[in-house]
Amino acid sequence: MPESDVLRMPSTRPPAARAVDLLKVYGEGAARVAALDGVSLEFGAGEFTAVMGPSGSGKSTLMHCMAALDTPTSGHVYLGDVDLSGLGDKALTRLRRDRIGFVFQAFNLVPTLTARENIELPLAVAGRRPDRDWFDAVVDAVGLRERLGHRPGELSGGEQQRVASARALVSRPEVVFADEPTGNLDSNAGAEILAFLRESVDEFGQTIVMVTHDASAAGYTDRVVFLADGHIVDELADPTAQRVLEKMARLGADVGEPHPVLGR
Ligand SMILES: Nc1ncnc2c1ncn2[C@@H]1O[C@H](COP(=O)(O)OP(=O)(O)OP(=O)(O)O)[C@@H](O)[C@H]1O
Repeated sequence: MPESDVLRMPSTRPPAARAVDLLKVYGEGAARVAALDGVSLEFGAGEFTAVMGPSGSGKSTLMHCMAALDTPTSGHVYLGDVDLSGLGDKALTRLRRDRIGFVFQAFNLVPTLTARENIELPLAVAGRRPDRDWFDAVVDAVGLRERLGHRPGELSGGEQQRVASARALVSRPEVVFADEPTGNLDSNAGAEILAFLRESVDEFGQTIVMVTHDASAAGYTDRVVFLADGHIVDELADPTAQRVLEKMARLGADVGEPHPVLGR
């Protein structure tokens, strides 16, 4: 699909984030790798988007550039109307803290803090008071009410990821970026996290971008964007796990690999 079609495709609402002609180059000479090679795309507000592609296709690099954790070699990233390339370090730190939520594969919780304190941490760092109603809504949505006094070591992997997901949402960020959030979980715990992310999109209008290797995880989203070799090579609206698997097989046949998205 030509890139102009990719740019036109998403929802009628203005995008929550977008990339324009992103290039990210690592190394020089023979070691030069273009991890992103002219990527343009939009993430619609209130949409749940999956980013898939083989190992090394540029998914994490895209996510990190979009989330202001890394800077592209050239091109522009916009969060709402704000061009990140125009911001200095302090403004970027503030933007990450106030406008973006993160969920990582390794839950990244503070071991000495309780679940409640972990969830409230981004607000505490920002000097903001939690909105009690919103805090309660998020905690109830992840089903953590009875676990708020526990420390991460006293929680299962699935519960820890639910704490991390609640932490990402509690500051009402414009976009939540989730990097393989179910990668360390068994399928039941993974399904709970995905159901929560889905619910936060449907109930709260949250915008979520999720990197995943898992077709069933992608089946929870509104749209899947496929990367290969630093390019967007395809996308799928209203995906089901089955349609994602079929698309993966077709893309794999095109590039002569059996499992382009699973990749490993
Ligand atoms: N810091 C770095 N220095 C040099 N090359 C890098 C660096 N980070 C990533 N790359 C290269 O950029 C390309 C894209 O990497 P990236 O991590 O974005 O891929 P990915 O799709 O997220 O892979 P995976 O599914 O394995 O996590 C790869 O070829 C990788 O080796």
